[in-house]
Amino acid sequence: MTQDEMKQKVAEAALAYVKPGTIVGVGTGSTANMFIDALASMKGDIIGAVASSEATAARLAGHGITVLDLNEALTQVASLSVYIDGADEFDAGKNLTKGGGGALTREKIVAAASDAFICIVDESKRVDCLGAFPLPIEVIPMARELVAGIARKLGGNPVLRDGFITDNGNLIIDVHGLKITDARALEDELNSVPGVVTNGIFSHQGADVVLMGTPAGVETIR
Ligand SMILES: O=C(CO)[C@H](O)[C@H](O)COP(=O)(O)O
Repeated sequence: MTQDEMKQKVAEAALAYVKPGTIVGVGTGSTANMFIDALASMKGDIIGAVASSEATAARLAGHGITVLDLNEALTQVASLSVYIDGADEFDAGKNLTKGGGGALTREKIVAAASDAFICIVDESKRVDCLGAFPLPIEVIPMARELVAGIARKLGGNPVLRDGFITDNGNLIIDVHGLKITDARALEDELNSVPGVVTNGIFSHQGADVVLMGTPAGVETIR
């Protein structure tokens, strides 16, 4: 089975977590895109969806799925029922690294507004230790060199994502070479630096369930 076929299987399996009559949070990336395409079959059953990026909003709208702004949604419901998104890596504690697509800040906000985070990945995303995938940090442009210097002190090699501007108008620094042994501590440490909007460690907003695609089928990790 190809990687795309495994992604397709988990995207379809995630539909089981979509409750009729609710608002669904939707992530960003190739696996999330497959979920959006599958969600189109349920568009009449849900109130609508909150998107974690402009690209996701456009894809949802393209299928005729109602797209709600998060603030608008939270005037209708106390929380979103579920957030469904991919990840760049996940570990045994269901901590994630995300942001390969640069949408980490909105992804973290929508995840925080949701009752449960269902993470949809193929088996290549499972790691013993987070950090092999460069860790994205969204930074306000003025703080670029400050944050890069701190990333170096932490043992990483910061690389500015060339020509990339986030949906929030900020920069992404990808930090290579980190060995993330304490995801929660590093998430907090990086987020305490002035000018950091957020970093791609999702420990506070880790997954509740990981649906992992394997050649043998979809494995549910709780
Ligand atoms: O965090 C993300 C985007 O910001 C994605 O979830 C992550 O990059 C995984 O993407 P894909 O499903 O294409 O492998």
